[in-house]
Amino acid sequence: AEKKDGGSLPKKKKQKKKKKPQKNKSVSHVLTLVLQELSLLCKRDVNGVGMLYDLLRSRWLQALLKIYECLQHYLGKRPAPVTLQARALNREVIELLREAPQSGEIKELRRLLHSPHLKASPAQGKEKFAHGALCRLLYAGDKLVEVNGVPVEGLEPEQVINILALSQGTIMFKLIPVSDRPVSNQTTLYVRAMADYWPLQDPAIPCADAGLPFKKGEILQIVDQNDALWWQARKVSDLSACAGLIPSNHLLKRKQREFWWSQPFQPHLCLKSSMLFVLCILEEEEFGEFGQRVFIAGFRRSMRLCRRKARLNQQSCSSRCPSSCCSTLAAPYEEVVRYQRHPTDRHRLIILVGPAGVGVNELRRRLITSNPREFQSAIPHTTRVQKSYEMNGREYHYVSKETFENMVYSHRMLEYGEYKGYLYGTSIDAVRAVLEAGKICVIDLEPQGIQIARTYELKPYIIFIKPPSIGCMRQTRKNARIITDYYVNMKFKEEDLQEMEESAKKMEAQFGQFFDQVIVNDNLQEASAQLLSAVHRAQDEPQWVPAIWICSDTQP
Ligand SMILES: Nc1ncnc2c1ncn2[C@@H]1O[C@H](COP(=O)(O)OP(=O)(O)OP(=O)(O)O)[C@@H](O)[C@H]1O
Repeated sequence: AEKKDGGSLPKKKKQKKKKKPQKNKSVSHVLTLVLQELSLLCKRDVNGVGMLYDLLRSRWLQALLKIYECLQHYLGKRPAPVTLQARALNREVIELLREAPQSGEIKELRRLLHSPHLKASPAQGKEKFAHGALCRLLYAGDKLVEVNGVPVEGLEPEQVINILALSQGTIMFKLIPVSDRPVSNQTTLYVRAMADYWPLQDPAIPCADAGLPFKKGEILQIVDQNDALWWQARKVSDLSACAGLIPSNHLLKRKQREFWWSQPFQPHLCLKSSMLFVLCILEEEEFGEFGQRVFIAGFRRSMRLCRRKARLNQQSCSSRCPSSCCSTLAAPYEEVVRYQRHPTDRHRLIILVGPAGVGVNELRRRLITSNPREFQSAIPHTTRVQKSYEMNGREYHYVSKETFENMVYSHRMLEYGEYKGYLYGTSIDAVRAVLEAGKICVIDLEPQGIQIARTYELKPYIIFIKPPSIGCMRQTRKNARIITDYYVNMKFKEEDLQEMEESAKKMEAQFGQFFDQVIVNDNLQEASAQLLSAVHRAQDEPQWVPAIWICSDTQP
C-alpha cells in the first residue's frame, strides 16, 4: 500500500499495525524469550537452570511445538491446507526427530511420517490429485478447468494445489468430466432409501454442500461405493443432476443406531407381535352391478376404527418409538431393480393402507364393483360357525381354532384378530387363490402387515390412501359415515378428522419407505380413477421392486 500510494499510511493504521504482533505471540516466540532469560540465568549458575535450558532447547521439543503451531494454524483454515505446507512440515519434523530420544512413541511417529500417504508428492500426477480431492466427487481423468473462477488449465498440480490452499470457504471447481467415469462393480446399483438423510444436519459429512439429501422411499442410483464411509449417488427422479455424497450402508446404519440409543428409553410395543387386532366384523355385503346381484367374496367392512380402541388402550409403536423400531433394525438401503410383470405372469397383489376412516374400503369397494371379473378381495378365514345361508369358501373359509392357530404359527396369515371369541384373518393362501384364478387381488392391510406381505411370490404394490387437509375433509365428509367402537354409520366428528390426520402422519413416518404410490382421497371420483390407473400401472409398467424378489424367482 505504501508503494502504491507513494506515501505512508495514516498514523492510526500504523499504530494498529505495531500492536498486532504483540497480541499474537506464538509458542515458539515465547520459548525463544524464555530461552534468552534462561541463558542469562545459566551464566549466573542458578541451580537446575542448565538442565531446564538444555531440555527446552532440544530439537524434538521444538519439533513438537512446530507441529502444534501448524495444527493450530490449520484448524482456523477452511478448507484445511494439507498439501504443500503439510509436506514441508513433514520433512522438517523428520529432520528434527533424528535427535530425539529413541522412545517407542518417537519411533512410531517417525514410521507414520515416512508413510507413503504423507510423503506423496503432487508431482506424482494429476491422477493422484483428483483421487484425493476434497469431496470425493472428482475422478481420475476429470479435466480441471477453473478453481474459484481462476483458469487452471495447463497449470502444474502444485500450482493448482497452491490456489486451493489459499482458498477460503466454498471451493468451486469447473471441470470436464472424464467420459467413462468408473462405476463400481461394472453394473450400477439402485437402492430404495429406507431412512431420511439431511447432509446439512450431519456434522460428520466431509463437505455438506456436496451431500445429497433424500427421503425414505426415494430411489437412488449409487455411482460410486469405493469408499467405506461415503458413497456417491443420484436420485433416479433427477438423473441429470450431479452425484452427491451419501453415507454408506454401514455408516448410515451406525448413525441410525447412535440416534436410537441417544433417545430416552421407552417401551417398544412394536417389537411384540402387533398382528392381533380387536376386530369388529360386520356381515358381508352384496354389491349390485348393472342390476345384477354380484356377491363379492371376502368383502367384509373394515374393522379399523375398532382397532382404534385397541390403539387407545395400548399406545401404538409409532407414538412410542422416536425413530421407529423397524427402521432402526432394518438395512438403511434396500437394493432394487426395475421389474415389469410379464403378461402371462401372475398379477401383483394390491395392498391399500391408510388411517381408519380415510376411505380405504370405499375405494376398494368401488374398484372391485367396477369390474368384479378383474378385481377380487381375498376370502377371509374364521373359526366362527357357518350360518345356514353361507357357503364354505364364499363368505369365509370356516376352519377349526386349531387349524387357524396352525396357520398363524406357520406364518400363513397376513393379518388376523379376534372378535366375540372367534378368530378372523386374511391368509396368504386366500390371496394366492385369487392370483391363481388370474385376477388382481386387492386387500386392505394394517401397515404392520406390510413386512409379511412383501415376498417375491406376492410382489405387492402398496398404495397409501392419504387424507386431504382437515379443511377439505370438513367439506367432503359432511355426509360420510364411519364405524366407531359402538356405532355403525356415525357422522365424522372433528376429533375423528384430527386423529385421521395424526395417524396418517405416523404411518408415513414409519412405513413411508414401502409405499409405491400415494393417493390423496379428497374427491372420491378422482381418487377412484387414480386408484384404477395405479393398479394397472403396477401390473403393466416397469416398477422398482426389491432385487431379492427377482433373484428369488429362480429359487423353488
Ligand atoms: N373422498 C371422500 N369424500 C367423501 N366421503 C368419503 C370419501 N372417502 C370416503 N368417504 C366416506 O367416508 C366414510 C368412511 O370410508 P371408509 O369406510 O371407506 O373408510 P375406511 O378407510 O375403510 O375406514 P374404516 O376402516 O373405518 O371403514 C364412508 O362413508 C365413505 O363413503
